[in-house]
Amino acid sequence: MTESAIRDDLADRVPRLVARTTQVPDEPDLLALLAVHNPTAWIRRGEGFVGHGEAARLEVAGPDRFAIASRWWSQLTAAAAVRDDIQEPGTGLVAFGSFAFADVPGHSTLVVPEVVVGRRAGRTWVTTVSAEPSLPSTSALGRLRATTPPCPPRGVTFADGALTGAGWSAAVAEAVRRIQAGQLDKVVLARDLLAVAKAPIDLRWPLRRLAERYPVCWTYAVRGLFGATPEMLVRLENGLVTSRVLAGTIRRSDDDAHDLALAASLARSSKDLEEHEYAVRSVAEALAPHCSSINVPESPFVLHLPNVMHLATDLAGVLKDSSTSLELAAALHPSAAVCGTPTSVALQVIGELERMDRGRYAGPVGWIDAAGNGEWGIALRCAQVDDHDPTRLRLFAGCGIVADSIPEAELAEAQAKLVPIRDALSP
Ligand SMILES: C=C(O[C@@H]1C=C(C(=O)O)C=C[C@H]1O)C(=O)O
Repeated sequence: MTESAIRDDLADRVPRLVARTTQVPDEPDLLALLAVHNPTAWIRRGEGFVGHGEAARLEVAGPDRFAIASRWWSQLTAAAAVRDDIQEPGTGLVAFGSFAFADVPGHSTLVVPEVVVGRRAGRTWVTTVSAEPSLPSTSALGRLRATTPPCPPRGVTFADGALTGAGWSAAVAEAVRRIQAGQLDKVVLARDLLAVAKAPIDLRWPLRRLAERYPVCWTYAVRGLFGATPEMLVRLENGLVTSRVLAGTIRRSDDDAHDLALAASLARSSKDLEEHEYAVRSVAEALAPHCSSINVPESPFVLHLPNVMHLATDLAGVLKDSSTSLELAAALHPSAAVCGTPTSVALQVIGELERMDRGRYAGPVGWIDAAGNGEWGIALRCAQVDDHDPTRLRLFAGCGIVADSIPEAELAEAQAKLVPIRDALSP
């Protein structure tokens, strides 16, 4: 679809919203304000957002999903009447999004909640959004506190998804064969697990667990996709672009001293450094056209999470064009951290060997404000609630495969990456 066709198509679908942002007494526990039904969340170290309800929503699919969503957001913000007492990144109108990994199949979404509570640097605000003049925000905050505590999940059982462990290891072996034959350099292969619960999951439970146990990660929930990701695809704040690239993983032991030795071996592992280099290069190359300068550290650091350690690189640049955070995310997706190198061959191999639809797993997830500021993580370490049956979920994890990957070790790594979300689904 051409840009102008997209514009014409959207013009009459964009609601005229009225939004009001006011500062409220500081609310250090955002998690206590999570919605009981279909919560929206983006939280790290007690800061971020929770959203309730939907004042507007876009559902979109296909290769133009990012362009259509960007156009919708710029039209919606242009048409809105906003009174914003704070005027900082994340105040005023904010949309939360989650995008499909693949062009086809998969659905992507942008949601503008009716009420957003935001918190940053010890300051809390409430934004109310409606098609009518909104209620004063402070009264909205009182109404958000749930009257019931989160319900622990009941009787969750896990089963293989598209492939058994052995079947997935065989897919990894086939990927290694193709890499060694020179068809591609790196591919990220993922697998899914199915979880079935005795009753619909109260997402407030796993979200609090994830946020408390993985404070270094961004805990998110957008239309039934939830998790805690350690990887920041791109953040844009007042012209400063940053990205945290991860690739290269080692499982943790229960012994701190041994973990230090493992971290040192990860930092020297040529297999992991190679895998990491592909991922960093893909992000730096995609950001280059949009930034006047980019700082790319020469070597990665080791990011310690409770279950695994990753090689990590933080990139920073200065935006030189008018791209929004969502447009930058679109330019970066799919990075070699979740797809491979070269991208087109890796996508083909993923489609052929994984035997599943990734849905919104490994796609950008995050938020954008009216000025284009925002944060887009990669939807990793997550579960997707079934649209038709809230007792069923799919869990995902993947691993970067390079020439000397060992299938059994990759399977063990994928299991380790599933630990946070599996634990969050236990009582
Ligand atoms: C694909 C995932 O993780 C990605 C792959 C990594 C790796 O292979 O070392 C590390 C972090 C992520 O970029 C996942 O968690 O599902």
